[in-house]
Amino acid sequence: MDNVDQKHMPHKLLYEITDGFSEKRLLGRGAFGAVYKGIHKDGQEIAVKLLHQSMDLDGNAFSKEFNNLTNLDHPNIVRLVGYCNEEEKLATEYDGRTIIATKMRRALCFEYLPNGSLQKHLFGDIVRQNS
Ligand SMILES: Nc1ncnc2c1ncn2[C@@H]1O[C@H](COP(=O)(O)OP(=O)(O)OP(=O)(O)O)[C@@H](O)[C@H]1O
Repeated sequence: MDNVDQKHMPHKLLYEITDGFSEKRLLGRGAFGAVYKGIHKDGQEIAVKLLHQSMDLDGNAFSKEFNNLTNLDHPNIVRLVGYCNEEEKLATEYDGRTIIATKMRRALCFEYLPNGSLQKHLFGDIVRQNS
């Protein structure tokens, strides 16, 4: 599979195109995080899966997972178009002291599938026949 389309998408960009991960852009929630509709300046739509902060996944595990997804190529599997894997150091209060915490900014970006095509993607063109 040609991976030329998959690219790093900065958290700042994802924040902008999802209207700050707003509720009105929320497409749904899954086990790994919430999925938002992102709209690029040129009108292109994508689905941004913002991974849970608490996910016990180090940078290497994330890259491995990303590579696994990248190598999938099947008509019934939604295409991965980008990812975000950033760390932000923040000063925060903990137990009465100021500590430096690392906030993970991780997301997977998929082609956006409107409801109808999501159904079709998952189940194909099944025509139910009454006998
Ligand atoms: N590519 C997409 N285009 C449009 N909507 C999507 C897309 N991917 C996910 N969604 C929406 O977001 C919801 C959550 O998706 P997500 O993949 O996170 O969880 P899931 O399908 O319930 O599986 P799991 O919890 O195992 O990850 C879906 O039910 C769907 O409504």
